Amino acid sequence: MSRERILPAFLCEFLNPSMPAILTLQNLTKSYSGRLVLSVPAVDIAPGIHWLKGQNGFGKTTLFKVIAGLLPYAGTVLLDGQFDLRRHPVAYRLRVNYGEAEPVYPEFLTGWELIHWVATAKQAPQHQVDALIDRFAVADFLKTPVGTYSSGMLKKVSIIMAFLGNPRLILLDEPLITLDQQATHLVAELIQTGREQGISFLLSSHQDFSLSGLPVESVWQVAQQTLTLVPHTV
Ligand SMILES: Nc1ncnc2c1ncn2[C@@H]1O[C@H](COP(=O)(O)OP(=O)(O)OP(=O)(O)O)[C@@H](O)[C@H]1O
Repeated sequence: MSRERILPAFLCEFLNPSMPAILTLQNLTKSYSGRLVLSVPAVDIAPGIHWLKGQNGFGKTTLFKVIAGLLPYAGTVLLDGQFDLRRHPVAYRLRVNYGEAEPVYPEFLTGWELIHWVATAKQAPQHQVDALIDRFAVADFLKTPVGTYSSGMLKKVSIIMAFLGNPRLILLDEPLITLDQQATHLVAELIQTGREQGISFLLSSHQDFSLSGLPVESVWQVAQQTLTLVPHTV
């Protein structure tokens, strides 16, 4: 029996140092109208749960959007040592999901339409969609247009969409803001379970993630237009 069959994925990764970084950034730069916002010479992020910190306006959301494949950039973004965002755009995007901090969607679409559209793009099976809708108990309001949703309702829809399909990496920008306590616990549970199944997470938060109880493996900081690993004692 293979090691993967008897050990959780995250333990296999830990025991196998030859396993590639989940995410590699090389000579990555991002500018807006000629103004440099990010310049990351070379970074390898190991599989795991990682906390991304940074002061307002330092570039966390920009970095997430670049890694999610939503913004043009210069340089290399590589998933699992094999899926290059530029050279394998579909394979890469099937494996990297993104939940925005304050999601904005076309107001006339229903939550149901949005979720099913993302589920189709991410090749998510119906039972996965149903299970997430059920866990967040959102079925009732999904039939109405998102323009009528509260910020917490919108956030739940965006978190559901971020877990659809078979991602290797999920980027969650401020995943805990605007959610009620029950939903906050559920998100932490989904992250923990996802990690045990081999999904890695990059979580941005201005709150201290060490208080969430999640096994955060490293802390990264966006500052001075770059990304660095910072000392961390969780
Ligand atoms: N579409 C855009 N056009 C021009 N400049 C932008 C754009 N989006 C972001 N910026 C600028 O890029 C910089 C980084 O912004 P970003 O939203 O990535 O920061 P952040 O770290 O996520 O901030 P916060 O913690 O407030 O969410 C800021 O100076 C911002 O003004």
